[in-house]
Amino acid sequence: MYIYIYIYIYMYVVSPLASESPKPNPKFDNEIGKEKTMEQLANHRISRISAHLQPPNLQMEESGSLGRVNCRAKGAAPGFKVAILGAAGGIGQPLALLMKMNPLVSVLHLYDVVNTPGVTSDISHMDTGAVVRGFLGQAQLEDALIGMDLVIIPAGVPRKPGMTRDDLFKINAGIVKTLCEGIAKSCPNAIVNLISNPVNSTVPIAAEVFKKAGTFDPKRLFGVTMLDVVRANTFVAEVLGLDPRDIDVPVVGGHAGVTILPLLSQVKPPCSFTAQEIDYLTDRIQNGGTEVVEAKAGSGSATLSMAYAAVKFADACLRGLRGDSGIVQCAFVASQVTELPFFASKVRLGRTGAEEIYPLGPLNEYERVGLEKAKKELAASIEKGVSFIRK
Ligand SMILES: NC(=O)c1ccc[n+]([C@@H]2O[C@H](COP(=O)([O-])OP(=O)(O)OC[C@H]3O[C@@H](n4cnc5c(N)ncnc54)[C@H](O)[C@@H]3O)[C@@H](O)[C@H]2O)c1
Ligand SMILES: O=C(O)C[C@H](O)C(=O)O
Repeated sequence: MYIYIYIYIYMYVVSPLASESPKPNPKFDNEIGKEKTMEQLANHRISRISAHLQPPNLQMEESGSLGRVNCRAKGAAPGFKVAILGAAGGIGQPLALLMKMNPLVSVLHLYDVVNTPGVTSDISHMDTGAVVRGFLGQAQLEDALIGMDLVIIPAGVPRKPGMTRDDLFKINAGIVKTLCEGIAKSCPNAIVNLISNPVNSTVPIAAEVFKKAGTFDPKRLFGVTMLDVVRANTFVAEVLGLDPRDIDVPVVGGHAGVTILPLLSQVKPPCSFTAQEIDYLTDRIQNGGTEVVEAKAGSGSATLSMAYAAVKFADACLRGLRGDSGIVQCAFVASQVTELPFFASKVRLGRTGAEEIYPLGPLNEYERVGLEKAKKELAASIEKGVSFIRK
C-alpha cells in the first residue's frame, strides 16, 4: 500500500518539480551584465569543450554529446566576443595569437576565405581562456559575426615595392564593403577596427555601408592608425636614447604618406628636437610602412608590428567597453576636429566607443604646414571612399 502511495507522489509531484526550468544564476554571461540560467551555463560549458574537440571549420552543436571523450570543464570567465576577418593572413595570424592571449577575450572567431581550419586548430591549442572558432568562406561570414562585441578587419591585399596604399583601393574597397555589409546585418552594435588599406578611404567606405543599412554609429568605427604611433614612439625613443615604453607621440591626420602627421611638439615627456631631428623623424614616421615594404622585397608589408599595434588598440577598445577610465589612443574616426568628415586624433575610449575626440592642441609652424598638406590629400581619399558606395 505505502509503496503505491510513494510511487504516486514521486511520479506526479516530485518529478515534475525537478524538471522545472532552473532559476537564473547570478553568474554573468560574456555580454557583461547579462544573467545566465544554470541550463545555459551547462550548454555553454559543453560548447566550450566542443569547440576544442571538433574540426574548427564545422558548425558546433550548442549542446549534446561531446563525442570522443568525457571532458569536464569549468565555465568561461566573463569576457568579450571578438572576430578577426582576414584571420589567416600575414597580420591575421599573429593578431589571432595575441588576441587568444588577451584575458578580456572569451570568444575568438577567426574568419577568412582561405586556411582558417588550420589556423584555428593551431591557435585553439593555446591554454588561455578564449574559445576559438573558425569560419571559412562567405557562406560562414554571418555565423562568424553574430553576437560579436568587436570586429577587427585586416582582410585585403598588401602593397608591393613601388605601390602606394591607394593602389590597393581597387581590390580592398570591395572586400571591405562586403565585410561591412555582413557586420551591419549580424552585429550592428559591434565596435569595428579597420586595418585594411587604404585606411583613409576604407573607413569612409565602411561608414557609407553602415549609413545605407541604417546602422552607422560614428562612435563605433575606427581606422587603426596605432602602428604610426608605435613607430613614432620607437623612433623618437631611439633619437632621445630613452625607453620607447616611456614615450607618447600623438600622430594625427590619416594613414598614408604626408597624411601621417606626428606632433613632435607634443611628445610626452616634454622634450625638444633640432630641426634636423624633426625632418628625420617626420620622414621616417611617414614612410615607416614603405621601409618595411621595401625590406620585404615583394613578400608583403608590415605584419608583426601591425599585429602588435592592432592588439594594443583592440585591448584599449575592450578596456573602454569594460568601463575603464582614462583610455586614450589615436585613431582615424568620424570627426569635427577639422573641416574634414574623418580625421585621426586622440580619442577617449569608453563603454560606447569613441566617447570624446580631442582637439589637436597647439601646433608649431612646421606642423601647421604639415596639417595643410595632410588635409588636401585626405579630402581626396575620403571622397574616393564615399563615392565608391554612393555612385
Ligand atoms: N592600418 C595599418 O596600419 C596597416 C598596417 C599593415 C597592413 N595593413 C593592411 O592590412 C591588409 C592585410 O595585410 P596582410 O599583410 O595581412 O595581407 P595578407 O595578404 O597576408 O592577408 C590578407 C588576408 O585577407 C584575406 N582575405 C582576402 N579577401 C578576403 C575576404 N573577402 N574576406 C576575408 N578575408 C579575405 C586573405 O585570404 C588573407 O588571408 C592590407 O590591406 C595592408 O595594406 C594596414
Ligand atoms: O605600408 C603599408 O602598405 C602597410 C601599412 O599601412 C604600414 O604602415 O605598414
